[in-house]
Amino acid sequence: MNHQKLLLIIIFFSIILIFILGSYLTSHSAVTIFNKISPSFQLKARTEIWPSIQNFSWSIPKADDNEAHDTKTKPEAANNRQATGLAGSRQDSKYKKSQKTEVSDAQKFVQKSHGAENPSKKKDAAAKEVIFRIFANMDEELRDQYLIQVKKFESEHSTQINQLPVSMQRNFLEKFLKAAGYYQKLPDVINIGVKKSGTNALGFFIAHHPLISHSLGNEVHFFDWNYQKGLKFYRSKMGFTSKFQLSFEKTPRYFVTDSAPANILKDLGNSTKFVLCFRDPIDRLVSDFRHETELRLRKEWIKSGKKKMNSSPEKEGKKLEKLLIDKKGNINVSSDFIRTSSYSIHLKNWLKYFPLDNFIFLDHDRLLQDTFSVMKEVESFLDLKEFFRKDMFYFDPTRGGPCMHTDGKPCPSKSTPGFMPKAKLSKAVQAKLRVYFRPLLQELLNITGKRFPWSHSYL
Ligand SMILES: Nc1ncnc2c1ncn2[C@@H]1O[C@H](COP(=O)(O)OS(=O)(=O)O)[C@@H](OP(=O)(O)O)[C@H]1O
Repeated sequence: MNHQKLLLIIIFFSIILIFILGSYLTSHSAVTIFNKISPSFQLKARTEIWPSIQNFSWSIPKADDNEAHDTKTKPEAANNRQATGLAGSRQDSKYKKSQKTEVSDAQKFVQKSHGAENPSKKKDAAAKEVIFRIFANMDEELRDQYLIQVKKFESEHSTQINQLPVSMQRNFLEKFLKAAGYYQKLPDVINIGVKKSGTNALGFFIAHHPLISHSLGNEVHFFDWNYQKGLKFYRSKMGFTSKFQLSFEKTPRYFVTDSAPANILKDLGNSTKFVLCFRDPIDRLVSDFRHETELRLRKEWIKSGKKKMNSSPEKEGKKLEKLLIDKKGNINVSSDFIRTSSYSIHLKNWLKYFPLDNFIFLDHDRLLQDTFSVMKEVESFLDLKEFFRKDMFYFDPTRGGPCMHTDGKPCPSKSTPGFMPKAKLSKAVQAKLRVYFRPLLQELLNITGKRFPWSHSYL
């Protein structure tokens, strides 16, 4: 073989080698390197690079491929644009995620702007609400990318996305998210309670972390009320989550639902983590009683068309005492108010299925007074990259709770409107309750090793 031939063979094999190496580097190795960099950078990089997004395409399906809602009028279409957040002012978020749009507001918004008298309108309103929630959950960069795709689609098809049926708009958004690597994931973390212990505020703050993906609704209620609907239903309620994020939901009623831990273990596995917030058990039940009273009154007012309210802390106190104490003067242990505050009883049930390490035990009073430290604890419990800073939080005296400095909605929604006075319990009943809760709180202390700021008045 002469020198020239040998050189040609070497060049040929070198080209093949470079080609193989090149394609390996741009696929496998790139992913490996990508996975080694910090999660928040990954998150940013994904939203900036998104190779798959470049190829995203969505063609308008035939009318009968979708639920038929083809009779859309122009004003409705304009409302859709608002519902998707595409109209005019896009909320810019200082802290990345624009989770500030709360579900209750989303519901109000949707009901107000669309009405929901007939079933097809109701269905549309529901689809719009889902779009609205998904949109509210999206990161700033993700939204920007989405809007680019919307523009591209609109110019390619000479149409406006908001003039398509709502189900198609939802389909477009979901397909985009999937192409970007976001999918609806069953939860990794659940805030399981306790009711009236600051769970709303906690969920609101946790959701601001860029590596947390909050469920689409405020409370999903799968393992208590909707279990028979199956995991497909549950998944459909979860937020769109990238592989770098943890999927999160909160439903305080899970804590007191006896079947919940066994079903969670079966369906989500033993690595599920639980956020649990406790509160002084008497304060908690007083708050719970007001919450339930207000819910009942609202229903009665809607039914009767009359708004009656004549009460005082003492009157409410008497009503609550009747529920807490039975005719013989003993604690009514079957009352839900007592039951929910009997923390150790429920926790023991959960610990039959999950180890203690899967739980973080937080405190309502500390959440209110030192929100930052509590959020740092949560961050480290979930192994999240550091995000929360002290200057992000402030106490709002008019709300009586912590809020966050954001350009969007800064405060968690009030879980109770608070139009009724809080019940004032007599000293005698309070003393009885303290005696009842003492051994239960001692048990809680023994299990968790945690002494809460209010424990000293019981132990
Ligand atoms: N920022 C902010 N705004 C309003 N409320 C706040 C906030 N932070 C904590 N809290 C406390 O949360 C209590 C309600 O608890 P939950 O959110 O767990 O209630 S619920 O179970 O979801 O209905 C609520 O209890 P009550 O005010 O006694 O009703 C508050 O003490």
